[in-house]
Amino acid sequence: MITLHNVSKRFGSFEAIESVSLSIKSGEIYGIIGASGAGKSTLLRLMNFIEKPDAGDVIIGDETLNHMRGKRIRQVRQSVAMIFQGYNLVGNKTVYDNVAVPLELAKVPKHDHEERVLESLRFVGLETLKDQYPGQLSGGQKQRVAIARAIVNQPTVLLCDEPTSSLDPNTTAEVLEVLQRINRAFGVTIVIVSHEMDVIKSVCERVTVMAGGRVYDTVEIEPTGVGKMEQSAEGFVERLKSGGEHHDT
Ligand SMILES: Nc1ncnc2c1ncn2[C@@H]1O[C@H](COP(=O)(O)OP(=O)(O)OP(=O)(O)O)[C@@H](O)[C@H]1O
Repeated sequence: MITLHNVSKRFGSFEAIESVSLSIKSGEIYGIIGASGAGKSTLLRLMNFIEKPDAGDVIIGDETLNHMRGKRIRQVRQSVAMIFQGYNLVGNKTVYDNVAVPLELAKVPKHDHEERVLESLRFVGLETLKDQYPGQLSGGQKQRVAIARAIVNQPTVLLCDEPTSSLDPNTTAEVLEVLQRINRAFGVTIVIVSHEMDVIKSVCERVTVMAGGRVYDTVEIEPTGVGKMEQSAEGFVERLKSGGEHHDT
């Protein structure tokens, strides 16, 4: 579904991503963890071409993004939605209008907007808040609006950059539960970047550990389920180093 092949990315003379290769299967929930500055967000932004690689290939489905031009890149990027730690909602638009933004950008006919926006809001359990403004919502509600906006154009991939890092444990579980339902209901491939191992372990089937712009390892894990989140990233990485986790090579 998403393949990175020897991808590198520099910012000036600093090599943020060094020859990274990984392959994410269609329909899986995939985690990327690592310390601050390890290159996790850059890696995610390479997956929808917000950042362009200096070397290597980014392949979505069977199409190599860096061989595509203009309109086709925009089409493929529409199938890859993204949510962020800071939600990125438009403060002076209502919940409804925020969710409608991708439909406007994709030039979906106006008469289809209402049904699709309300369907997305219903899916995240926020239909009744459609006329509120972001400033009136809790953090968890804001992230669920961002998720509704991300799925309104029926993406095949959802990239999540620290989606729960600003949230308390209960709200974190709510947001992860919504992501898991999206994955199960629509088969959307989900990639979650987080520095919180308990978040990754609760829903992800495979996890790549990043360190210093490189892949340290990729391991298969048995998701513990939302609500049973207690393990620290440090403990996980230590066990990995001592050979205590099942490796997927
Ligand atoms: N646009 C940019 N210009 C210059 N340096 C950048 C840019 N984006 C990222 N970097 C640098 O690349 C490195 C990796 O950044 P990235 O945000 O991908 O790390 P991260 O693992 O997501 O860390 P964090 O969890 O702190 O966000 C960092 O050293 C960062 O300062």
